[in-house]
Amino acid sequence: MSLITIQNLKVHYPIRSGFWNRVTDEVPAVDGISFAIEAGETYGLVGESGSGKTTTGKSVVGLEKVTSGSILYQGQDITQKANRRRLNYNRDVQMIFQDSLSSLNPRKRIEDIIAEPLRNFEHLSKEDEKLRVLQLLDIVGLDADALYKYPHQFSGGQRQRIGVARAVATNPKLIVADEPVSALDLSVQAQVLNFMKKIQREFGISYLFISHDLGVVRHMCQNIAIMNRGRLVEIGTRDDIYNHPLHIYTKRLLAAIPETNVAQRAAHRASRLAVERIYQEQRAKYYDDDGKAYPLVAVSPTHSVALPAALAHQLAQEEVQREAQA
Ligand SMILES: Nc1ncnc2c1ncn2[C@@H]1O[C@H](COP(=O)(O)OP(=O)(O)OP(=O)(O)O)[C@@H](O)[C@H]1O
Repeated sequence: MSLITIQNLKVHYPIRSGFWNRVTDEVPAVDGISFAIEAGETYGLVGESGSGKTTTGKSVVGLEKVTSGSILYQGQDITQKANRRRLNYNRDVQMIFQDSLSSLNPRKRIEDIIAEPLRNFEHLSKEDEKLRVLQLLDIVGLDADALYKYPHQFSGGQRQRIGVARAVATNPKLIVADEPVSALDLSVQAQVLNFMKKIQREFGISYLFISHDLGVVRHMCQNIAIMNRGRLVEIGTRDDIYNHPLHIYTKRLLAAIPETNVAQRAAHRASRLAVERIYQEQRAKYYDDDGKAYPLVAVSPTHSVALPAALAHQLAQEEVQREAQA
């Protein structure tokens, strides 16, 4: 059984207008997505701004009201509050956010911030709680004098470590990491990502790793879902997505990864322009008449793409031939 199974999840936000503030329309932020996260893995959820990633992450944590569909944990649907309570779900699933400054209470000392989930779920004695907080600070590589400081007294990278210490305090099974390094400098990004991997090995946790950047996700994730306007357009292993992308949206995201090797820059620019040309000329082929992604079609046991079945299989076949010729 997968750790988490998301089935046909929809989250539609109401739009209200007029004098009576009536619901006149809705934003289909998440519009029928399905995927599963296995124990111990890092699952990537990638898409441009506004594609519905954060809404998905918040739904998984139980912070967002779900319109329809289910999120199964230990075979129970945790979109139901009673199931969340019975399974201790709020202890087992934690979240870390992009903006560590606003997600950590500025008026609380680090000791109290990290101890908060312990106070909610573990009910330790004062001494044991302090020992545990010190242990957590040590795990995330911060000195004991951090206990009495406030969030603004740390750098962005250090604050992200504090967010991770708080998230792992209750030994969770899953951490939803929403753009955890997007606000950090490149050098600090690498430190935090490596440190998240270390924590994962030590605690055996899974991550739902949310990012707009396929460059970052490559270093972290074994399986990846690509999200576009509330729907999934492609799901696959790292190899499927990076070496054999089929949907034009995935190809555009890949082409947007900056090329760091100067010698490769001209070739990279040419391939980015080629992808953009295909997108402009053939866009209609990849989306339905309403401009939405098609349902996913499996082209291999690990790889699915949101295209009409015949086109999906044709593109997958062309990809096999291209690889054979390469
Ligand atoms: N509370 C809300 N009420 C109404 N619409 C919302 C609300 N929250 C998000 N949305 C809309 O839902 C869509 C998806 O938003 P979401 O934040 O999930 O996207 P995202 O992919 O995480 O984007 P970003 O990377 O910019 O955070 C967007 O169109 C957004 O404007």
